[in-house]
Amino acid sequence: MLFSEQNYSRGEYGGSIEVICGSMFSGKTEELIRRLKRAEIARLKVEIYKPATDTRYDETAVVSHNYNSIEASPVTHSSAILLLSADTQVVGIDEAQFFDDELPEVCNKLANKGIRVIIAGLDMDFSGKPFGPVPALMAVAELVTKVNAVCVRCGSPAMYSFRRVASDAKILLGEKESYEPRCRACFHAKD
Ligand SMILES: Nc1ncnc2c1ncn2[C@@H]1O[C@H](COP(=O)(O)OP(=O)(O)O)[C@@H](O)[C@H]1O
Ligand SMILES: Cc1cn([C@H]2C[C@H](O)[C@@H](COP(=O)(O)O)O2)c(=O)[nH]c1=O
Ligand SMILES: [Zn+2]
Repeated sequence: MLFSEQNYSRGEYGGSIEVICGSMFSGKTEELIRRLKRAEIARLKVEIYKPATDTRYDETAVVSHNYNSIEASPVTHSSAILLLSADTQVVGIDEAQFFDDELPEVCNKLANKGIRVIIAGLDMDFSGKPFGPVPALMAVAELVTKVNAVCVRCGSPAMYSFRRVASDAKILLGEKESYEPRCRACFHAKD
């Protein structure tokens, strides 16, 4: 059987975990917002969380690169999501790569209680290595959607986030001044 977002949005399986992953500018946040707004239209109780450290666009909203947005609560640790989501039916989480390693267990607990959990995050860091708890979340998810950006060098589908500035720090917040999406060949070209 093919498991799709439609099946989960109808709650056919009780609680579930959906992961939306990919490079920067690939449309992860847009897709997260699309699914969450549809849940709100269906009059489900929706709560959205983001790491308190990610203050790029707004402290209390998830905002996509094309300025679509939805209100969100900033949290400093994944355990706060469990406490805050008591009577919630759908939980959205953005920038999952910045959360602690307890996030997969927190999401499992939420899904086991019957909650639909939808998570967006970078699967790889600037060096092409797995990023934070996202790969572990992909392992425990019912549905993983990997989205691609457009490679800025050649126009092919892009799955890497190429860092344009000199820094080896794993965490470096930024936008187009610091990162560009690239395909495999252009990512390894390094120029
Ligand atoms: N190189 C690119 N490839 C695809 N989309 C891009 C690119 N540069 C800018 N964008 C914009 O970014 C939007 C996606 O933003 P967003 O959902 O915030 O992405 P993500 O959360 O994956 O970083 C696209 O709809 C498009 O308007
Ligand atoms: C690749 C990479 C990215 N980051 C930062 C840069 C941005 O602030 C976010 C990603 O935002 P988006 O919604 O996916 O566009 O993550 C980082 O800190 N380290 C990295 O390696
Ligand atoms: Zn390319």
